[in-house]
Amino acid sequence: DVLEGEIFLQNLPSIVAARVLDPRPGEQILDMCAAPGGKTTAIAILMRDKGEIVALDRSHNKVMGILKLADEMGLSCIRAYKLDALKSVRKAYEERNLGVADNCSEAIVTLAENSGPIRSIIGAGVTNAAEDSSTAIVEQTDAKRYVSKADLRKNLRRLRNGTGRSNCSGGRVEDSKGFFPSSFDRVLLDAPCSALGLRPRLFAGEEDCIYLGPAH
Ligand SMILES: C[S@@+](CC[C@H](N)C(=O)[O-])C[C@H]1O[C@@H](n2cnc3c(N)ncnc32)[C@H](O)[C@@H]1O
Repeated sequence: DVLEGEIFLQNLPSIVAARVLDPRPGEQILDMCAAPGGKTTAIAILMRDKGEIVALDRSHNKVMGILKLADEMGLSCIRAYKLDALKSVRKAYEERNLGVADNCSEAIVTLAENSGPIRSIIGAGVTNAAEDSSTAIVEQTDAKRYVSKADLRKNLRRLRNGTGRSNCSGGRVEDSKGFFPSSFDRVLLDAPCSALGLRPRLFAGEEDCIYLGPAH
């Protein structure tokens, strides 16, 4: 898609949608169904790569694709997460002291990046970590943060068994747990429709010309 890092073919709808959204440099933008990233990157260009675009998709590989595309295009304001858009709004009863950047499951990142003993951020259920046979050291660094027991078990498994499916295509994507209301200046929802959609064709093929041509 990217020609020598200089030219990127974009669909007209991506450009128009980004223009209509009218993002400003420095803003926080949420792109809820973002892959393959046509509109995300169009938005990033309009923002002159300043601010933050959170790009969501429910498919791990597609999130990888968004990150790769952003990298190829030299856009650093795009952060892509795996999340079902239907779960993108956090429940009101969850904690409210996290910024946008903290809305993602940091414990997984911490563990994946940490080659030493497990260090996890947890507020409750500390004793459950000890039940696991591995040499877990659980730090209670911030009592207000909470990692569920399920997440903790998953992280322990990952450490024992390797990173598994989420790293199968050579990269790690971060999951997100959703975002609190009013976290973003603008939101784009490019919801999937029938899955039968086609790239708008700017040039008709020969067959179409014959079909559309004057009746003989
Ligand atoms: C029409 S495409 C988006 C095109 C994209 N906005 C662009 O301009 O390149 C729809 C995308 O939504 C994703 N998707 C479908 N259901 C989703 C959901 N519940 N949550 C997040 N992403 C979803 C699909 O994986 C697909 O990549």
